Amino acid sequence: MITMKDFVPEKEPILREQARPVEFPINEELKETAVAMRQFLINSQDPKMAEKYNLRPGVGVAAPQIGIDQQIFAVYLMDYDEEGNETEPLIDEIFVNPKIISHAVQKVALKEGEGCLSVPREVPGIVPRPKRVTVKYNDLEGNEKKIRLRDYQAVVVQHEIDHLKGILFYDHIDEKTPWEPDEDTTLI
Ligand SMILES: O=CN(O)C[C@@H](CC1CCCC1)C(=O)N1NCCC[C@H]1C(=O)Nc1ccccn1
Ligand code: NI
Repeated sequence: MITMKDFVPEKEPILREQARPVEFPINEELKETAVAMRQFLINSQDPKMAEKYNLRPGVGVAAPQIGIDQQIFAVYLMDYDEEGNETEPLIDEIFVNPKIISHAVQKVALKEGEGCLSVPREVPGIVPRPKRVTVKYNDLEGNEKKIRLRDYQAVVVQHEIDHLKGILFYDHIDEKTPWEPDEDTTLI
């Protein structure tokens, strides 16, 4: 099972490299790793499992974060009802060779900024990202998929796609005005 020790240190070169395209048919080992990445997210969002295995809760994980230079990431994002109970997954997907094929000019940014399981510290500032994206990718079986996302879901997937391009969230923070949104950015 994947735990925090499997995450490479922030300064590890792989986190700053372009990940390699996944070849199909995917080899069994990489497929198993992808499934384990999704399971890590599920475990990390389960208070008992997170406590037991000292997991930082995460909604996404990209292969380079665990030292694998392949274009693959998992997102597991649940929806919750007013009592805070999980209802259904908003995104429960393993993205292979993802590509943003179109995006809005308008931007959004999480008003509290972003974090990263590969960055064991707070980095203050907002991370402006296109408000809507259309992403083309393959699923683990090799099927071509296309998904349109907006707002928080778009932020999560863009954060993960950045990892495949060696980009970390704080690369997007304007250190002179870290909390100042531009006129085309809405805080969410
Ligand atoms: O590349 C992937 N990562 O680095 C894991 C990141 C991905 C998100 C950061 C901003 C957009 C995507 C992650 O999930 N986090 N960042 C660090 C600590 C918090 C945690 C988080 O936001 N957790 C969460 C949120 C809602 C519900 C449950 N858990
Ligand atoms: Ni991250």
